[in-house]
Amino acid sequence: MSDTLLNIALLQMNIDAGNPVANFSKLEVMLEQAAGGKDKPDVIVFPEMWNTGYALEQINDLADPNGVKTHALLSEFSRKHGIHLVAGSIAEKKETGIYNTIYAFNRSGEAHASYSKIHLFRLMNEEKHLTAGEKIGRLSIDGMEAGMMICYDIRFPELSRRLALDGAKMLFVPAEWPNPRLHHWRTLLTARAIENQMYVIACNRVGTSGDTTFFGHSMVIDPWGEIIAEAGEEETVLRVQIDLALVDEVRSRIPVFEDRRPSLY
Ligand SMILES: NC(=O)CCC(=O)C(=O)O
Repeated sequence: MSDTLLNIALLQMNIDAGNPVANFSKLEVMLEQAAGGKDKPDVIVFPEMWNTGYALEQINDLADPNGVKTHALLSEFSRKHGIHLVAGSIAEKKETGIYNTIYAFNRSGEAHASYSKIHLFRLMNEEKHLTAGEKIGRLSIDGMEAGMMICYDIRFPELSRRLALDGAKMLFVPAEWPNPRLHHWRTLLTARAIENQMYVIACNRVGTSGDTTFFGHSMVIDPWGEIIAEAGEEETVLRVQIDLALVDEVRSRIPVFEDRRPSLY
């Protein structure tokens, strides 16, 4: 297999808000399902806050202290199967607050990168219960540079542009993005892919939480802006192969990064 190809699996899962025990069990089942089959993934991606959902009123009791439980499961899984994990995000309790954090595990089981959501989403009261991260999220997957953003972050084009300027060729986006904003979800993700000429790999949840329904539609968009894989509204493992060589090809066809005039704007 060419060294620019990556098989990606996205776990579009239903999340039981406020029930980490059920969510850990569900995740384990879906991980085994994703790792099996003939197209073994190089990278598995999960949705946002998959351990607790948006049970924010109880988040102080539910968040994983220092991510210890999450690390125990995912470090062992990634090492055993030799698969990278962009482990969605979890609610994580630290001394300084509760964060919405992605941990990325490499094929040896090391948590080699992390990112805590920097834009908290007021419409879902995140800012009342969570602490915002202060750093942007970069990682490297088998020598290929990538960026991490979480859900609401896709409304801030400066962030993905910064990651692209720093070398990212793919962007991972765990999310809990609800109805009625499917149009925003698809348009913003596609825009981030086209303007930065990068792959966008976005994993949303399905199911309901109180009055809120989550539509799924996890998707992978290529650097030309084509949606090359898209899930429906059911729980599923979405699989796709991407070729990072396409990023360089698109960037040389329309040399946006050479033509930009940052001194003027
Ligand atoms: N979990 C989130 O950040 C949701 C963001 C969202 O729904 C939006 O419209 O933005």
